[in-house]
Amino acid sequence: MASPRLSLPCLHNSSVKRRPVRSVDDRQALFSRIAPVYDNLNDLLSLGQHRIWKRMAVSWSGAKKGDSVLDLCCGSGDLAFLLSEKVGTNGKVTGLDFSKEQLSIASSRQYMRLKACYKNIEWVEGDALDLPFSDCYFDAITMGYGLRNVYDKRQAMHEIFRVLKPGSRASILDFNKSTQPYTTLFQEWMIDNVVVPVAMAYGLEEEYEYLKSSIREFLTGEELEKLALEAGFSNAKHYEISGGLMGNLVARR
Ligand SMILES: C/C(=C\Cc1cc(O)c2ccccc2c1O)CCC[C@H](C)CCC[C@H](C)CCCC(C)C
Ligand SMILES: C[S@@+](CC[C@H](N)C(=O)[O-])C[C@H]1O[C@@H](n2cnc3c(N)ncnc32)[C@H](O)[C@@H]1O
Repeated sequence: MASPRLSLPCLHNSSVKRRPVRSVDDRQALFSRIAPVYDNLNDLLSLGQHRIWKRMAVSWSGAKKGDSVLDLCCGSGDLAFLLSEKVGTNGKVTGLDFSKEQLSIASSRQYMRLKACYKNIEWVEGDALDLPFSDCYFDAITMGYGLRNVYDKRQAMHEIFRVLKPGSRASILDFNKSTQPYTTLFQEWMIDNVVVPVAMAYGLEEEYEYLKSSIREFLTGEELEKLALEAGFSNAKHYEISGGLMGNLVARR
């Protein structure tokens, strides 16, 4: 399906510098603005590879038939749909996000798809930093490209730990903040010279420029493992994928 060409007014004026995407409201607004083209641009810009990375994240979560699982920062629902197929009609998937627009896309995709299991998905508007769920509630949790975007990563990790059942796993997929200079160089070159120019066609260059700064401000794999252990997880392992461009943290409570 061709991505909708947005007729956004060109707000980008070189003399007008937008403030960086810093506040929670800024981030919420950013993901709501990109919601209409988010899925199509991910497919285009990763040459469809992101679907493989998401399948790996769901597999690492250990979700199985009949489980009750959470997709945190679910966005348009890619991982929630994969979890739905894993847990089946007797299982339950909760997709949580703070962007109404992203959840609206997820909900419409749910009704456009005919798989019976997708009826097991519930979409919840909420904050990853203050989850509306009881302690030890979920059998598995996924978080795809969310941790890098939350304002307080330590608080998010604590909430993930709190609502996960003992012995269960959290699988957290995101860009990798590489310690290899050439990997960082390639990652940033791709963002500057491919990702942002393509996003410019939709008037979203500033939104996609945010990717670079958000990766620079993210945690390395080793730091993510430490964050998980400090939150109380019994073990944590960060796997680099796609040549170190992406990474997936697997933490067991
Ligand atoms: C699914 C992907 C990114 C999701 C995503 C996460 C964010 O935090 C964003 C913030 C602001 C705007 C958009 C996003 C966003 O889309 C990963 C794939 C899509 C990427 C946009 C493309 C990244 C390209 C790689 C740096 C190089 C890929 C090389 C090769 C084709 C595998
Ligand atoms: C890059 S998207 C990832 C969407 C989806 N998980 C995927 O893999 O495509 C990041 C999502 O995190 C959401 N988000 C960011 N901070 C959040 C928070 N504090 N609470 C809930 N959702 C949040 C955004 O609204 C956005 O939908």
